[in-house]
Amino acid sequence: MSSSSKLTGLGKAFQSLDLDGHDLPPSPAPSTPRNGRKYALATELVYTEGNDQYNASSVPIYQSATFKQTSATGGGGEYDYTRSGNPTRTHLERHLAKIMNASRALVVSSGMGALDVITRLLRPGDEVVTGDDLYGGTNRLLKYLATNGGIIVHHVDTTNPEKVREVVNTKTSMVLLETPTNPLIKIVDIPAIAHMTHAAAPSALVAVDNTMLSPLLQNPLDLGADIVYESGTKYLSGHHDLMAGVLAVNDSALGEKLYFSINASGCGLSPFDSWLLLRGIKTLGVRMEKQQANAQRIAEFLEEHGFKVRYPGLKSHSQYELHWSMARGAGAVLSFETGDVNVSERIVESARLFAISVSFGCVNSLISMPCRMSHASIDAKTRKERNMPEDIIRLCIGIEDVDDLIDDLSRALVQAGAVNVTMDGFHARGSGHTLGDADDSAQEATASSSSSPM
Ligand SMILES: Cc1ncc(COP(=O)(O)O)c(C=O)c1O
Ligand SMILES: N[C@@H](CCSC[C@H](N)C(=O)O)C(=O)O
Repeated sequence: MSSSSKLTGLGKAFQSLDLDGHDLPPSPAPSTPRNGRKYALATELVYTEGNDQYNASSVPIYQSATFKQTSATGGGGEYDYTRSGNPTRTHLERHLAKIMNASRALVVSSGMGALDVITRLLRPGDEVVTGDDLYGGTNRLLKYLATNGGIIVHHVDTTNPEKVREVVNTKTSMVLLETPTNPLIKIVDIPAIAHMTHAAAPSALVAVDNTMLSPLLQNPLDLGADIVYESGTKYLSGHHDLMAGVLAVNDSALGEKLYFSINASGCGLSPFDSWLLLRGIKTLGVRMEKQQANAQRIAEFLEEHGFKVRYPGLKSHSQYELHWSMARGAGAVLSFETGDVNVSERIVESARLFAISVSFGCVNSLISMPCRMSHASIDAKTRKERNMPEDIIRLCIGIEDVDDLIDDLSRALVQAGAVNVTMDGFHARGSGHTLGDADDSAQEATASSSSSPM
C-alpha cells in the first residue's frame, strides 16, 4: 500500500506525516515524540510512542499475513497483505527514517537483499562505478550482474576521487561506495565523489553502504548520497539473532521505486524480525559507545606492540582527517596484519573470547581471516590484484571487559608465535613493518613493548 493511501483504519488514529512533514505509510504509532521536538540521536533511538489500543509500551508484532478489508471493491484498510505492508514493519521504517535523516526508510530480509533491491534500478548497458575493496558479497552480486545482467562494473580505487572521475561518464547509472571499507578499513570521500558524480552524470545515483558505522556514526544522505543502505544484521540489531537490510532515501519517487521492487519480489522484513530489529536499535547508542571504546584500546594495544593496524580511531590511519570530517566515531571493526598467513591462522584459532566468526556489530567480540571467510568469494587472483593481504585478521569488538579481551589477545599472540617475548613484554615478530607502506613509520614511532604477555 503506498504512502499516498487515504487515512483510514489504523492510519486514522495516527497521522502519517512525521515531524518533518514527510508523508509516510501508516504506523500503529508515530515514531516521533508528540511534543514536536527533535531530540539528540541517543534519545531518538529509544523514543517510540506506543499508543495502541492497550497502550502497549512495545509496539506489537502484527504476525498476520493478511488483513481483513471492509469492502469488496479493493479494500478499505491501510494494509491488505504483509508482503505489501505490515504495521510492525512500517513502524520500524518510520523509526529508521527518523534516525537516518531520511524521508523514507525500507527494511528487507538482509543487507544483500537491500543491495539487490537497489541494483534492480539498473538496466542492461548501465555502468556502475565501485571500489576495489568491497564486502565479498557485494562484489559477488556485482560480478553476477556484470556476467548475466549486461551491467558494466568498474572497480576503481575509490579512496582517490580522481580515479572515480576518470571512469564516470553519461552512461554511469550508479556509484556504489563503502566507507570504511570492509576489510581494509579504507576511507572514501563521500561528499567529493557525490558532488563530482552528480556534476558529470546528473541522473546517476550515489549509493553508500553504511554497515561499518551505522546511522549513529555517519549519515551518508547528509553527505550527498542519494541512497544509503546497510546490513541491519550488524550494529542496528547488535545481537546476531536476525538478518535484515535497511534502505533510506530523501527522494520520494526513488523511495516508491525501491518499495515497488520490495513488494514485487517479496523481500520485505518479516513482522517478528522487524520487531526484533526495532528492539535492537534502542540500544545502539550504548552498545556502540562501549564497543568503540574497547576497539580504540585494542587498536592502540596492537599498534603499541608493533602490528600494522587499520582503524580510523588511530592517528596513524592515513585518512584519519577525512574519516572524522564525515563520521562521528571510528566504529568497532579493525584489522591487523602479522606478515605470515600461518601465524594469523594460529592467532585466530588460539583466541578464546573472540569467536571465530564472520559478521560484526554484535555485542560479542569476533575474530576472522577475511580472505578465508567473509571475502573468500573474491577469487585469489582478484584479491592479489586488489592488494588484499592474505594474512589480514579482522577483529570485531564487542562489549566485554576490555582487559579480558586484551588478555585473550595477548595469550593468542604469544601462543601463535606472533610476538617475540622479552623480560620487558612482547613485540610483533613479522609484523606489517615488512609491508613498507606509509603508515609504518607512524606505527614504529608509537611502537613499544611495555605490556606483559599475559
Ligand atoms: C559491508 C557489508 N555490506 C553488506 C553486507 C550484507 O549484509 P547481510 O549479511 O545482512 O546480507 C555485509 C555482510 O554481510 C557487509 O559486511
Ligand atoms: N558465507 C557468507 C559469508 C558472510 S560474511 C558476513 C559479513 N558481511 C562479514 O563481512 O563478515 C557469504 O558467502 O556471503
